Amino acid sequence: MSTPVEEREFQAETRQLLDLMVHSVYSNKDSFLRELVSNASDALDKLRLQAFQDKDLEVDTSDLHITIERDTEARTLTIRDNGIGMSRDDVVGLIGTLARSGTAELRKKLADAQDSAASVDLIGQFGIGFYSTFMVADTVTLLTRKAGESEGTRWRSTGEGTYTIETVPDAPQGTSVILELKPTDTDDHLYDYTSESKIRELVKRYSDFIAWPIRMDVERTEKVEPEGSDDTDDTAEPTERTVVTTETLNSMKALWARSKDEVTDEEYTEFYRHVSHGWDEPLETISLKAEGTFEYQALLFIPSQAPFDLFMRERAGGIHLYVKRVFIMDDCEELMPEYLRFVKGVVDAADLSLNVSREILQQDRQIRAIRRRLTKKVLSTISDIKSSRPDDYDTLWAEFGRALKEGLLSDQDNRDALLKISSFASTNDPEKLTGLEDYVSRMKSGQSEIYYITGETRQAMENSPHMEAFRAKGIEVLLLGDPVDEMWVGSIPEFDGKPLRSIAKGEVDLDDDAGKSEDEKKEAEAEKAERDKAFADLTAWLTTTLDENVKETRLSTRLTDSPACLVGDTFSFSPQMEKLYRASGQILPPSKRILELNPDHPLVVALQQARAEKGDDQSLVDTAHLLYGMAVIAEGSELTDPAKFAKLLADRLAQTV
Ligand SMILES: Nc1ncnc2c1ncn2[C@@H]1O[C@H](COP(=O)(O)OP(=O)(O)OP(=O)(O)O)[C@@H](O)[C@H]1O
Repeated sequence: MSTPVEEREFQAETRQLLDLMVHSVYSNKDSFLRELVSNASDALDKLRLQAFQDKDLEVDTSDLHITIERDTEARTLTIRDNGIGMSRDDVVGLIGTLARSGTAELRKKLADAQDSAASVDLIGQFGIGFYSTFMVADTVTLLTRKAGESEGTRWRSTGEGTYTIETVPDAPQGTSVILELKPTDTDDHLYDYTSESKIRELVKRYSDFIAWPIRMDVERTEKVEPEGSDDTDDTAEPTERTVVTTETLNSMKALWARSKDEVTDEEYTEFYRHVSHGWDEPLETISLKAEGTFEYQALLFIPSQAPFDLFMRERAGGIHLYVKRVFIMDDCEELMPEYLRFVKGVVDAADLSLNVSREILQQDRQIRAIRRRLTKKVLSTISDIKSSRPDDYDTLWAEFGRALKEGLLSDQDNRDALLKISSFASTNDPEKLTGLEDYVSRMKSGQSEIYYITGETRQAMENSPHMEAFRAKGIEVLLLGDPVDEMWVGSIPEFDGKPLRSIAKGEVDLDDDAGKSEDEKKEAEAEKAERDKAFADLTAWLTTTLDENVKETRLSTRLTDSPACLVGDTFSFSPQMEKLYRASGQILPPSKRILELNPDHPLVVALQQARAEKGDDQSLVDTAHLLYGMAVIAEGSELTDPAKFAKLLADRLAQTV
C-alpha cells in the first residue's frame, strides 16, 4: 500500500554537506559512480551473507548483480542492485541524516572550514558516499526494498533542504538510484554520464575489481546477410542492424589474488578507496600470500591520512574478512591489533567456515597466526619506509604515531620493533623528531642512560627546572608530550641496553666521574657531605613544614637557575600520570614528592640564614609554602590551592613595594 508523499527536512549539517555537493568545486565528479557501485557491492555482499545465515529468508540469490542503465534522451542514469535493500527507517536514518559517528566532528570541521577549498579537503577525510551523487545530478531518486519485506520506499531530493519519502507497493528487491543528470559541462568536469564509453571507462578505472558483475546494455552493429541470398547470388550487399546486448563491464578479478606486478597503482588506489571508504591515496600497499598449513592472501594498505575517528570509541574498522572470495565481515578486529587499527584491507582465508562468527574468530588458532604475521609485516614495512622514504615516514608518524605508541604498552612481542620505528621530540632539534637509535648515537661519552621528560607541552617541558643541569651540560633529553607516552614509558626499562630514565624522578648524577682520580672523587664526596650538613637544618625544617605535600627535602644536582624543584621516586607516578588516572575516574591517594633545593640560589641561601636567625617565624613558613608553590608551577603542574598561593604572594609583594 502506498503512503502519502511526505516531505521532510534534512538535518542542518546534512544540508551543509549537500550544499557543498550541489555547488561542488571538487573536480573529481566522476567519483560518484565509484561510491554508488561500492554501496551496491556492499549490499550484495550483505544479502549473500544474510541468505547464508538465515535459511528462512526468502530471497533469490542466484543472480546477484549490479546494472547500470543509461537513457540518453531523458538524461538519466540508474544504478540498480538486487542486494539487501533498505527499509523505510533505514532510508531515513542512513540517507536522510548523517547518522554515523563523527557527525559532531564533521559539523565542527565544516563550521571551521573557512572556504570551499578547505571544505573539499573534508570530503577526503570523511567520505560522503551517497551524497556525492548531487555533484552530477539535479535530482536523485532512490527506490529500494529490503530483502524479506513486502513494501518498498521511494526517496527523492534535489539536495536543497528537503526530501520526499513514500512507501510504495511495487519496488523490486534491492536498490535503484536514479540520477537526473545535470547538463554536461566539461569545463566544470561534468561529463556525459549517459555515454557508453564514459561509463565503461569509469567502471574500468574505479570498480574493475568489484566481485559482482556490473552489467550494462550496449548497442552493437551487426552485419545482416540480405534475405533470400544464397551462395549463388553474390551481388546482394549485406546490410547492418543495431542490436542491444548486455555486457559485463568489470573483470571481477579479486585484486588480492593477483600478483603485485599484474596490478597498477591506480587499481590498488581504487580498491583501497573501496575498502576504506576513504578518498585519499594509500601511503603503502602490502600484498601477502601464505601457503602451507594456513592458506590465506592479504592485501593491506597504510593510508596517507588518519580518519577523523582514529581515537573515537566507535570507529570504522579496517580489515575485511573473506573466505575463499566470499565476503564475511567488514570489520574483523581479530585480524589486527588495536594499535594498528588504521591499516585497511582484505584478508581472504581459505580454511575457515563461511559460518564463522566473532566468538569463533576470537578463539581461532589460524586467525591468531594470521594476526601475528600481519602485525610483523606491517611493522617491518613501516621500518622499511622509515629507512628509505623519510618524507613518507614523517607523514605516517604524524598521522598514526600516537596510535602506534599504544602498541608499546600492549604488544610485548613487538616492543623492540615498535621502539625502532618510533620517533620523539627532543632537545636536539626544535622541530625534527628523533628515533632512539639516533639518540643513542649522539649520547655523550660516559652517558649510560636515555633521558626523557614527560609533560603537556614542549614549552613546559623545555622550561621545566628539571631540565636545567641537562641544558647546562648539553645532554639531550627526549620530550614526551603525548598522554600515551606517560602510559608506556614507565613500563619499558631500556632500549638497546640503555635504561630509559625520567629526569623528573630519582636522583640524577650528571657528574662525569670517569675522568677523575680517586683523590678527586673523594674530595667531591667530602664537599657534598659538608654542604648537606650545612643545609641539614633547613632541609629537615622544610620537610616538617611542608609535610602535607613533601616527603623529603634534599639538595639538588639538577638545578642551575631555579631555587627548587619537585621530583618523584624512580617508580612513582608523574603528576601528569596522576592527572590522567584521576580524569578517568580512579581514586588515588594524595602523593608526596621530594623537594630538591638549589644550594647556590640566593633565595635558598637567604632562607638558610633567616632560619638560623628567626627559627619558626611565620614569615619563614610562608616563604616555605611560596617556594613549594613555585616549584609546582615551574614544572607545569597545578597547585591544589591556587588562591592560597596567590594570597601569600600578594602579601609578600605588598611588603616589598
Ligand atoms: N545500494 C544500497 N543498498 C543498501 N544499502 C545502501 C545502499 N546504498 C547505501 N546504503 C546504506 O546507506 C548507508 C549510507 O551510505 P553512504 O554511501 O552515504 O555511506 P557509506 O557507504 O556508509 O560510507 P561512505 O560515506 O564512506 O561511502 C550505507 O552504509 C548503507 O547502509
